[in-house]
Amino acid sequence: MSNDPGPRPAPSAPSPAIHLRDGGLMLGGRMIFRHLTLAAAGGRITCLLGPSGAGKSSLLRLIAGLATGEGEILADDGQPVAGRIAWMGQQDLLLPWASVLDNVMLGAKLRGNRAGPAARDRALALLAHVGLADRAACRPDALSGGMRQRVALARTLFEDRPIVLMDEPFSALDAITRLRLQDLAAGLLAGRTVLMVTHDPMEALRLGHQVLVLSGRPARLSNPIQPPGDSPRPPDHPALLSLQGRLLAQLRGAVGEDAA
Ligand SMILES: Nc1ncnc2c1ncn2[C@@H]1O[C@H](COP(=O)(O)OP(=O)(O)OP(=O)(O)O)[C@@H](O)[C@H]1O
Repeated sequence: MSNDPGPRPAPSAPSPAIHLRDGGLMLGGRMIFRHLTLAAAGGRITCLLGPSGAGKSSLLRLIAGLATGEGEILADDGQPVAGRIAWMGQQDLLLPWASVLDNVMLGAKLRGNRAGPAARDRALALLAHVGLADRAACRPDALSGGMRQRVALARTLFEDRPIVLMDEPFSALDAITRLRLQDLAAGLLAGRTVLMVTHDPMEALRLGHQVLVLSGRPARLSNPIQPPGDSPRPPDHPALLSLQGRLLAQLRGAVGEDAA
């Protein structure tokens, strides 16, 4: 890791709260959810858990405008949400033939923008923040899974969007790499409105300012859990173990309900 990556990449625009009102989605002839309301606080991390198949990814895709359904997605600053969202998924989707640096700047290139010196400097600064400044010229296949996901995080931050939707971004990593990535992401995403899907209750409790569970058919959202303290919380934070027990019990009940 670089010793001095400089100041944190704060969002260049204020991060609004986002609200989904009366959300509904039908897939494969099944109503995944209907009349769903979700509020994600501005500049905060909201984590979404739930049994497999409950509709978490579909909900994220609806908010991103990648799925067609019902409902309104509103930002509390009155501006449209479209065009202000960055996406990070479980797969890093790095282009194997492009350098790490070019992968970070991919969004700009896809939009037809020339990557000038300012863009390159910004991408290099982000690579320094994720500890990969010395890998800028490498191809992705020379990197470990954790490094590749750090490049994906730098690429997400390069987009400099106030809203970041993350679909199980660290689930393919081993436990220790995942802990490190969680700490890194919480620091670098600070101030953005983040909605993160995860299967890991401890990840949700370490990172989330609020944690929601989606379950049932059609799916509903639980009342939020708001873990105490700042994100990222240490894994041995005294409150997290009892909250983890509560969440696991809630998820176990939810799996039974979904199987019913
Ligand atoms: N394009 C599609 N066409 C038909 N059905 C779909 C489609 N995409 C998802 N589904 C179904 O919708 C339901 C919700 O899927 P979704 O991937 O959103 O769940 P999830 O909670 O994210 O699950 P997981 O935790 O396993 O990723 C599942 O039953 C899935 O099979």
